[in-house]
Amino acid sequence: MTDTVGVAILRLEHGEGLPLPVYATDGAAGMDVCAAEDVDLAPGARHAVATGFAVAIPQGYEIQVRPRSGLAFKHGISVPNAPGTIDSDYRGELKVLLINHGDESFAIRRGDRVAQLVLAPVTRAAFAEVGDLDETQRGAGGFGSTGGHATL
Ligand SMILES: O=c1ccn([C@H]2C[C@H](O)[C@@H](COP(=O)(O)OP(=O)(O)OP(=O)(O)O)O2)c(=O)[nH]1
Ligand SMILES: [Mg+2]
Repeated sequence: MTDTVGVAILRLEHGEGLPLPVYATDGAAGMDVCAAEDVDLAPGARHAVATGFAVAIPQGYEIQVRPRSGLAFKHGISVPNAPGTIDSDYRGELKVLLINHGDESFAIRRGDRVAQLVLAPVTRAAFAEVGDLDETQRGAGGFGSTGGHATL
């Protein structure tokens, strides 16, 4: 049994009758979240899908909105801002941004599980401005500097 963290959830009027986000299996990291509206997402189109609820996440945590791999693999439906960030002080409706990367229109129907929510701890940074940074093996190398592509 893993620890759980209480998260207050408020059902909005248009969320009536919908299941709350739920872990599909005992070991699931994400809770599947349903659409509260019907949307036909044309190829290339984006939409902020209503979920019909709002949350109050305890301070020190966030909720990440992540794509479902099945929708991504089968239909090209993804979350353009993945992982979407739900701040602990946000009290508006939780929305799921979706984009259709496929080549066919995709029908989202109220009650469809369109994304998954992951509750995650947040460590806040306290920046300390300095004149120099310590030296490292990597230095300023990045963006493929260590190789990894087959160069035939
Ligand atoms: O997928 C998402 C992403 C964000 N939000 C809500 C909750 C989040 O706390 C707020 C702000 O999100 P974010 O910080 O990513 O957006 P921003 O463009 O920086 O807007 P803001 O200036 O309001 O912070 O919008 C969602 O409902 N779904
Ligand atoms: Mg922001």
